[in-house]
Amino acid sequence: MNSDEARKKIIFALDVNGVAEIDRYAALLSGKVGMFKVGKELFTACGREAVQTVLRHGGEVFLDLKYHDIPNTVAKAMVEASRMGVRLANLHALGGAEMMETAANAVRSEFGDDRPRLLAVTILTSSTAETLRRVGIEHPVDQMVVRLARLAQESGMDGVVASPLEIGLIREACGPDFLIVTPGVRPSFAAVDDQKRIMAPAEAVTAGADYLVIGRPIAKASDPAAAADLIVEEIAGGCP
Ligand SMILES: O=c1ccn([C@@H]2O[C@H](COP(=O)(O)O)[C@@H](O)[C@H]2O)c(=O)[nH]1
Repeated sequence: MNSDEARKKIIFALDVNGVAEIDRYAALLSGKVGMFKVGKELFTACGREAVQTVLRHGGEVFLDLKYHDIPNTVAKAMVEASRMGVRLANLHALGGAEMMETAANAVRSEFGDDRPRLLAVTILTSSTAETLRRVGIEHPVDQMVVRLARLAQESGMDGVVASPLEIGLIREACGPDFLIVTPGVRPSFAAVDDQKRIMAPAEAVTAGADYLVIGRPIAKASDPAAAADLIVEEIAGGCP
Protein backbone atom coordinates (compact mmCIF):
# COMPACT_ATOMS: atom_id res chain seq x y z
CA MET A 1 0.00 0.00 0.00
CA ASN A 2 1.36 3.47 -0.78
CA SER A 3 1.58 6.31 1.75
CA ASP A 4 -1.31 8.25 0.25
CA GLU A 5 -3.65 5.25 0.55
CA ALA A 6 -2.42 4.67 4.12
CA ARG A 7 -2.94 8.32 5.10
CA LYS A 8 -6.53 8.35 3.78
CA LYS A 9 -7.41 5.51 6.15
CA ILE A 10 -6.60 7.51 9.27
CA ILE A 11 -9.36 9.40 11.06
CA PHE A 12 -7.91 11.65 13.76
CA ALA A 13 -10.11 11.82 16.89
CA LEU A 14 -10.36 15.52 17.71
CA ASP A 15 -11.00 14.91 21.41
CA VAL A 16 -10.56 18.55 22.44
CA ASN A 17 -12.89 21.23 23.81
CA GLY A 18 -12.33 24.41 21.84
CA VAL A 19 -12.09 25.91 18.38
CA ALA A 20 -8.49 27.03 18.99
CA GLU A 21 -7.52 23.35 19.45
CA ILE A 22 -9.30 22.43 16.21
CA ASP A 23 -7.33 25.15 14.41
CA ARG A 24 -4.09 23.85 15.95
CA TYR A 25 -4.63 20.21 14.95
CA ALA A 26 -5.98 21.12 11.52
CA ALA A 27 -2.80 23.12 10.87
CA LEU A 28 -0.59 20.28 12.14
CA LEU A 29 -2.39 17.34 10.54
CA SER A 30 -4.07 18.50 7.31
CA GLY A 31 -2.53 16.40 4.55
CA LYS A 32 -1.30 13.88 7.14
CA VAL A 33 -4.62 12.19 8.02
CA GLY A 34 -7.67 11.44 5.90
CA MET A 35 -10.47 12.75 8.12
CA PHE A 36 -11.22 14.39 11.49
CA LYS A 37 -13.62 12.93 14.05
CA VAL A 38 -15.84 15.28 16.04
CA GLY A 39 -17.06 13.41 19.11
CA LYS A 40 -19.05 14.02 22.27
CA GLU A 41 -16.54 16.24 24.10
CA LEU A 42 -15.97 18.63 21.20
CA PHE A 43 -19.58 18.73 20.03
CA THR A 44 -20.85 19.34 23.57
CA ALA A 45 -18.35 22.18 23.97
CA CYS A 46 -18.66 23.84 20.56
CA GLY A 47 -21.71 22.42 18.73
CA ARG A 48 -22.00 22.88 14.97
CA GLU A 49 -19.10 25.33 15.02
CA ALA A 50 -16.79 22.34 15.54
CA VAL A 51 -17.94 20.74 12.29
CA GLN A 52 -17.93 24.05 10.43
CA THR A 53 -14.37 24.77 11.60
CA VAL A 54 -13.03 21.44 10.31
CA LEU A 55 -14.86 21.94 7.00
CA ARG A 56 -13.45 25.47 6.73
CA HIS A 57 -9.96 24.00 7.04
CA GLY A 58 -10.79 21.73 4.08
CA GLY A 59 -11.13 18.61 6.24
CA GLU A 60 -13.79 15.90 6.13
CA VAL A 61 -15.78 15.04 9.27
CA PHE A 62 -16.85 11.85 11.00
CA LEU A 63 -19.57 13.00 13.44
CA ASP A 64 -19.25 10.47 16.26
CA LEU A 65 -22.26 11.21 18.48
CA LYS A 66 -23.40 7.58 18.80
CA TYR A 67 -27.13 8.31 18.94
CA HIS A 68 -29.24 5.92 21.04
CA ASP A 69 -32.85 6.97 21.69
CA ILE A 70 -36.38 6.28 20.45
CA PRO A 71 -36.58 5.86 16.64
CA ASN A 72 -38.17 9.25 15.88
CA THR A 73 -35.59 11.17 17.95
CA VAL A 74 -32.61 9.38 16.42
CA ALA A 75 -33.98 9.77 12.88
CA LYS A 76 -34.40 13.53 13.35
CA ALA A 77 -30.93 13.87 14.90
CA MET A 78 -29.42 11.95 12.00
CA VAL A 79 -31.16 14.21 9.48
CA GLU A 80 -29.71 17.27 11.25
CA ALA A 81 -26.26 15.64 11.32
CA SER A 82 -26.55 15.04 7.58
CA ARG A 83 -27.46 18.68 6.98
CA MET A 84 -24.05 19.71 8.40
CA GLY A 85 -22.23 18.11 5.49
CA VAL A 86 -20.40 15.41 7.43
CA ARG A 87 -18.97 12.38 5.64
CA LEU A 88 -19.75 9.76 8.34
CA ALA A 89 -22.28 9.76 11.20
CA ASN A 90 -23.24 7.07 13.68
CA LEU A 91 -25.72 5.62 16.16
CA HIS A 92 -25.64 2.68 18.58
CA ALA A 93 -26.72 -0.66 17.05
CA LEU A 94 -27.98 -1.65 20.51
CA GLY A 95 -30.82 0.84 19.89
CA GLY A 96 -32.28 -1.90 17.70
CA ALA A 97 -33.60 -2.53 14.20
CA GLU A 98 -36.55 -0.11 14.25
CA MET A 99 -34.31 2.75 15.42
CA MET A 100 -31.71 2.07 12.73
CA GLU A 101 -34.27 1.56 9.94
CA THR A 102 -36.16 4.75 10.80
CA ALA A 103 -32.92 6.75 10.82
CA ALA A 104 -31.59 5.22 7.58
CA ASN A 105 -34.91 5.78 5.77
CA ALA A 106 -35.20 9.38 6.99
CA VAL A 107 -31.68 10.29 5.82
CA ARG A 108 -32.10 8.52 2.47
CA SER A 109 -35.46 10.11 1.73
CA GLU A 110 -34.23 13.62 2.59
CA PHE A 111 -30.75 13.52 1.00
CA GLY A 112 -30.70 10.64 -1.52
CA ASP A 113 -27.13 9.70 -2.43
CA ASP A 114 -25.75 13.06 -1.31
CA ARG A 115 -25.64 11.99 2.31
CA PRO A 116 -23.21 10.81 4.98
CA ARG A 117 -22.46 7.10 5.22
CA LEU A 118 -24.31 5.79 8.27
CA LEU A 119 -22.48 3.64 10.79
CA ALA A 120 -23.68 1.58 13.73
CA VAL A 121 -21.49 1.19 16.80
CA THR A 122 -21.38 -2.49 17.77
CA ILE A 123 -19.60 -3.12 21.07
CA LEU A 124 -17.27 -0.37 22.31
CA THR A 125 -13.54 -1.08 22.10
CA SER A 126 -13.27 -0.30 25.82
CA SER A 127 -15.69 -3.15 26.65
CA THR A 128 -14.80 -6.72 27.56
CA ALA A 129 -16.78 -9.91 28.22
CA GLU A 130 -16.98 -8.81 31.85
CA THR A 131 -18.43 -5.41 30.85
CA LEU A 132 -21.18 -7.20 28.92
CA ARG A 133 -21.79 -9.77 31.67
CA ARG A 134 -22.35 -7.01 34.24
CA VAL A 135 -25.10 -5.44 32.10
CA GLY A 136 -26.73 -8.83 31.60
CA ILE A 137 -25.32 -9.86 28.21
CA GLU A 138 -23.93 -13.37 28.53
CA HIS A 139 -22.88 -13.84 24.87
CA PRO A 140 -19.18 -13.64 23.93
CA VAL A 141 -18.11 -10.21 22.65
CA ASP A 142 -17.32 -11.40 19.11
CA GLN A 143 -20.73 -13.10 18.74
CA MET A 144 -22.47 -9.93 19.89
CA VAL A 145 -20.46 -7.81 17.43
CA VAL A 146 -21.36 -10.03 14.46
CA ARG A 147 -25.00 -10.17 15.53
CA LEU A 148 -25.16 -6.36 15.74
CA ALA A 149 -23.28 -5.92 12.44
CA ARG A 150 -25.77 -8.20 10.65
CA LEU A 151 -28.69 -6.37 12.22
CA ALA A 152 -27.19 -3.02 11.20
CA GLN A 153 -26.78 -4.19 7.61
CA GLU A 154 -30.34 -5.57 7.46
CA SER A 155 -31.57 -2.24 8.87
CA GLY A 156 -29.99 -0.16 6.08
CA MET A 157 -26.77 1.00 7.71
CA ASP A 158 -23.69 1.41 5.48
CA GLY A 159 -21.25 -0.04 7.99
CA VAL A 160 -20.15 -0.43 11.58
CA VAL A 161 -17.75 0.82 14.20
CA ALA A 162 -16.01 -2.16 15.80
CA SER A 163 -12.75 -3.32 17.31
CA PRO A 164 -10.15 -4.44 14.76
CA LEU A 165 -10.26 -7.84 16.49
CA GLU A 166 -13.64 -8.56 14.88
CA ILE A 167 -12.93 -7.35 11.33
CA GLY A 168 -12.57 -10.86 9.89
CA LEU A 169 -15.86 -12.07 11.36
CA ILE A 170 -17.72 -8.95 10.19
CA ARG A 171 -16.33 -9.25 6.64
CA GLU A 172 -17.41 -12.88 6.53
CA ALA A 173 -20.91 -12.02 7.75
CA CYS A 174 -21.51 -8.73 5.89
CA GLY A 175 -19.36 -8.87 2.75
CA PRO A 176 -16.68 -6.67 1.17
CA ASP A 177 -18.73 -3.48 0.63
CA PHE A 178 -19.86 -3.01 4.23
CA LEU A 179 -17.78 -0.24 5.84
CA ILE A 180 -15.71 -1.17 8.89
CA VAL A 181 -14.35 1.71 10.98
CA THR A 182 -12.06 0.68 13.82
CA PRO A 183 -11.02 2.62 16.91
CA GLY A 184 -8.89 0.71 19.45
CA VAL A 185 -5.84 1.10 17.22
CA ARG A 186 -2.45 1.37 18.90
CA PRO A 187 0.85 1.86 17.07
CA SER A 188 3.96 0.34 18.67
CA PHE A 189 5.04 3.64 20.31
CA ALA A 190 1.73 4.47 22.05
CA ALA A 191 0.09 3.68 25.39
CA VAL A 192 -3.04 1.53 25.47
CA ASP A 193 -4.98 4.04 27.67
CA ASP A 194 -8.53 2.85 28.42
CA GLN A 195 -8.85 0.77 25.23
CA LYS A 196 -9.26 -2.98 25.79
CA ARG A 197 -9.73 -4.66 22.39
CA ILE A 198 -6.84 -3.27 20.35
CA MET A 199 -4.63 -3.97 17.35
CA ALA A 200 -1.69 -2.30 15.59
CA PRO A 201 -2.51 -0.08 12.57
CA ALA A 202 -0.96 -2.23 9.81
CA GLU A 203 -2.58 -5.38 11.19
CA ALA A 204 -5.98 -3.67 11.30
CA VAL A 205 -5.68 -2.52 7.68
CA THR A 206 -4.46 -5.96 6.56
CA ALA A 207 -7.45 -7.49 8.35
CA GLY A 208 -9.73 -5.31 6.20
CA ALA A 209 -10.48 -2.06 8.07
CA ASP A 210 -11.70 0.76 5.81
CA TYR A 211 -10.76 3.44 8.34
CA LEU A 212 -8.77 3.56 11.59
CA VAL A 213 -9.81 6.04 14.30
CA ILE A 214 -6.73 7.22 16.19
CA GLY A 215 -6.69 9.95 18.84
CA ARG A 216 -4.30 9.95 21.79
CA PRO A 217 -1.40 8.16 20.06
CA ILE A 218 -1.21 11.26 17.83
CA ALA A 219 -2.54 13.96 20.18
CA LYS A 220 -0.35 13.01 23.14
CA ALA A 221 2.84 12.65 21.11
CA SER A 222 5.44 15.38 21.60
CA ASP A 223 5.26 15.93 17.82
CA PRO A 224 1.72 14.99 16.61
CA ALA A 225 2.58 15.51 12.93
CA ALA A 226 5.59 13.17 13.21
CA ALA A 227 3.44 10.59 15.05
CA ALA A 228 0.89 10.69 12.21
CA ASP A 229 3.72 10.21 9.68
CA LEU A 230 5.05 7.23 11.67
CA ILE A 231 1.61 5.59 11.65
CA VAL A 232 1.31 6.15 7.89
CA GLU A 233 4.73 4.50 7.45
CA GLU A 234 3.70 1.61 9.74
CA ILE A 235 0.62 1.01 7.57
CA ALA A 236 2.32 1.53 4.20
CA GLY A 237 5.28 -0.67 5.17
CA GLY A 238 3.18 -3.41 6.76
CA CYS A 239 0.35 -3.79 4.24
CA PRO A 240 0.55 -5.45 0.82
O1 LIG B 1 -15.86 1.57 20.25
C1 LIG B 1 -15.44 2.75 20.17
C2 LIG B 1 -16.14 3.77 19.56
C3 LIG B 1 -15.59 5.02 19.50
N1 LIG B 1 -14.38 5.29 20.04
C4 LIG B 1 -13.85 6.67 19.92
O2 LIG B 1 -12.63 6.62 19.15
C5 LIG B 1 -11.67 7.49 19.71
C6 LIG B 1 -10.46 6.69 20.10
O3 LIG B 1 -9.49 7.53 20.66
P1 LIG B 1 -8.08 7.00 21.19
O4 LIG B 1 -7.50 8.21 21.85
O5 LIG B 1 -7.30 6.57 19.97
O6 LIG B 1 -8.31 5.88 22.14
C7 LIG B 1 -12.33 8.20 20.89
O7 LIG B 1 -12.77 9.46 20.43
C8 LIG B 1 -13.53 7.33 21.24
O8 LIG B 1 -14.63 8.09 21.67
C9 LIG B 1 -13.68 4.28 20.64
O9 LIG B 1 -12.57 4.48 21.15
N2 LIG B 1 -14.22 3.03 20.69
